[in-house]
Amino acid sequence: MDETSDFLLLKIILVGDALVGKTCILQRYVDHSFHHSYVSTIGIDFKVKTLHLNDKFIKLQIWDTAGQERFHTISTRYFRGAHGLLIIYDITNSVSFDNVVGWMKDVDANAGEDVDRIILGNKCDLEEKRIVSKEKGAKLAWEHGARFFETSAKDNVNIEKAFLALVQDIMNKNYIYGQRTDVVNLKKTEKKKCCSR
Ligand SMILES: Nc1nc2c(ncn2[C@@H]2O[C@H](COP(=O)(O)OP(=O)(O)OP(=O)(O)O)[C@@H](O)[C@H]2O)c(=O)[nH]1
Repeated sequence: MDETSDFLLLKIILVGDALVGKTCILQRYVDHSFHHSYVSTIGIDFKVKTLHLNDKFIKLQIWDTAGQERFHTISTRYFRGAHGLLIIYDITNSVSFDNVVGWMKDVDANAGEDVDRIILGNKCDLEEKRIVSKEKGAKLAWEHGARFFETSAKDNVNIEKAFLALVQDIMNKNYIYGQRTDVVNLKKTEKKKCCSR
């Protein structure tokens, strides 16, 4: 990184019902791995990934929320201050798809109606068990003004693409003609800290 490049921090949240694959999507994206075993997320967890995009270093702080109902209050509390969210359902589970609308409302209420969001229909490798059609997923996303991808954390389908699209949407919204309007600039924050000593 040189003196002229920006270093930005973006907060991204993964939401959706239990078992849809939030943790696996995060592990695929950050650690390039996949686990068949299921360990339910307790409360909340996060990982960090750094991208270099259009001369900017972007540190993604990606929060993996717990889908289980008993953690709902904790999960939604973390939505505040998010720059973008991935709302995930499982294409083999119609209830997880029906619940996307509820998650959207939670996002509106806790992160704001303007926050960028993308809907993901995960487990698209399980075509033989598919219950939710791709068209249904795309229609729902269109109705909510969100982008849509079908993904597979297992086979690494569209995972990078989905995160990149979300980051680009956030950057397009927050950078107007190259000016930062909302995202946290780490370089500036760090400078401030050093001068106040
Ligand atoms: N076939 C297939 N299985 C997947 C995929 N993604 C996740 N799984 C499996 O689905 C199960 C649940 O995955 P998790 O990532 O733990 O689900 P989660 O949404 O984080 O669940 P909670 O932590 O309870 O909210 C695990 O057994 C995974 O191996 C996928 O793309 N394809």
